[in-house]
Amino acid sequence: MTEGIVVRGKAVPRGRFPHAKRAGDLIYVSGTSSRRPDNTIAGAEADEFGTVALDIAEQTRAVIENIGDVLKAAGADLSDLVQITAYLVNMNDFGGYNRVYAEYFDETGPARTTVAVHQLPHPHLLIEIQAVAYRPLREENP
Ligand SMILES: N/C(=C\C=C\C(=O)O)C(=O)O
Repeated sequence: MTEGIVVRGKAVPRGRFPHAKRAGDLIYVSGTSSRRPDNTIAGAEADEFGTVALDIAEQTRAVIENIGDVLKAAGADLSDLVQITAYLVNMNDFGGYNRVYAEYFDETGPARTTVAVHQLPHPHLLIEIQAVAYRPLREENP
């Protein structure tokens, strides 16, 4: 059985896809950014001149929290993650990303791959993460 999960109260997907898709005991979370429900971006602040400051730590934290919210709506949480792919637009941000990542996960956490990409769907985005969680529909030995 598969089920698309669109989470009310989260940033609306920028296309015809769900926030997540459950396929049996696995939950596939679509690429997620730090975009807020009002379409502003956590970790992208403009000053009075319109100069934008981008913050990889704040964006990484917001991305992970957004994924946590999506998983919660799917009946799971961050501890259920088994795989993460992180897309950075600049590998110079690896250190800042990695430090915040370590606040949430350690070697018992999901397998991870991090790559740099040319662009993300908004020029203020520094990071997007796609993830897979394992949360059995039925607990074993109920
Ligand atoms: N996952 C995709 C975009 C996500 C953008 C965002 O969360 O701001 C996609 O286009 O595949």
